[in-house]
Amino acid sequence: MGEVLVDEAFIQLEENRPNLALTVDDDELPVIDLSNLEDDASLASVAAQIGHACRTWGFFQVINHGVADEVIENILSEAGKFFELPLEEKRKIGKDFRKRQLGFCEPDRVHGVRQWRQGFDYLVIGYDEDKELTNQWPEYPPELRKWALKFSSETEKLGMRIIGLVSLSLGRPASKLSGYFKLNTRRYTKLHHCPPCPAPHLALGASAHEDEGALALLIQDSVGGLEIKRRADGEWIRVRPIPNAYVVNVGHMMEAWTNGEYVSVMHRVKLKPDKGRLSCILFFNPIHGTTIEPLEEILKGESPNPKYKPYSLGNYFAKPEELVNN
Ligand SMILES: O=C(O)CCC(=O)C(=O)O
Ligand SMILES: [Fe+2]
Repeated sequence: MGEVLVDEAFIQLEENRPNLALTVDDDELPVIDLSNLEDDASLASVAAQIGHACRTWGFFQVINHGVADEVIENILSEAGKFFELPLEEKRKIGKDFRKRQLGFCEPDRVHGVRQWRQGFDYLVIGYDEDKELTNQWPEYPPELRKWALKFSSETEKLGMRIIGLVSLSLGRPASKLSGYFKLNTRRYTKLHHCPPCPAPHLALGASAHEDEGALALLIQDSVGGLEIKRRADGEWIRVRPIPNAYVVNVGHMMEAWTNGEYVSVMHRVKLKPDKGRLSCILFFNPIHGTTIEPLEEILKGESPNPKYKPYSLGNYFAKPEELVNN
């Protein structure tokens, strides 16, 4: 028996463990510049880039996206201060679905394997707060709340712009898809911290998974670790950290809307022995209860047979017991 490096609950099945010796760079993963959307020609060009990225990669990065650097820098630094607190402090605001409270999350399980990460979950709550779930904020750092809410509201607005561009990329008006979304709803944001890991060859900060929603928008610090499974050859590709850029990815809902034209792609988070990593993720999902099915206009086009049955996430937050981590 070798030395026990991490609790066995964190150890991935052999076939899911990362090959640390192999890091393939993402030279072709699209980085899309949103600075010029003034005229129709620029809009069409950016929309085409987004369409290509969603079809080929299911992932892209955006730069010059309009969210102020200060917002990104502050949420990362406030999140960093929070995760550095002793565990007992963080547990004071532990997430507890039985009490309908969000907050600090212990390492969760995906398919039975614990993720080498801690989290902090909160909702973007606007005018329609209905007390089904409550945010909890720590006393320290005192500015976490301010920057977290600012980050989410700015990221939502960016999500709305990107969803409009996705709609244009499908040859539809921007409002076709953006009409399914609303700002200031009970939308989830997660802050994630993967501590340095003594066994990065055995554990992962996030097991390989696809996202269920429409789009996820995330920022990551300079440490890196996010990888996506390239469709072309199944190789794991590094998503290079670009300062203040957002990583955007297609989830199952978008895949269903486009009848599989835009793809939701596997991704995971690799760990480092000497460095912790931070990321902040907003799940940009439509209004609760929206029925998701291939868009009529898509079915009129080249792929007339629906590959996805209509479904709805329903009122996701109405049954918190169903969300309790296993
Ligand atoms: O932390 C990250 O960079 C990715 C996390 C993720 O993929 C998720 O929460 O769905
Ligand atoms: Fe994900």
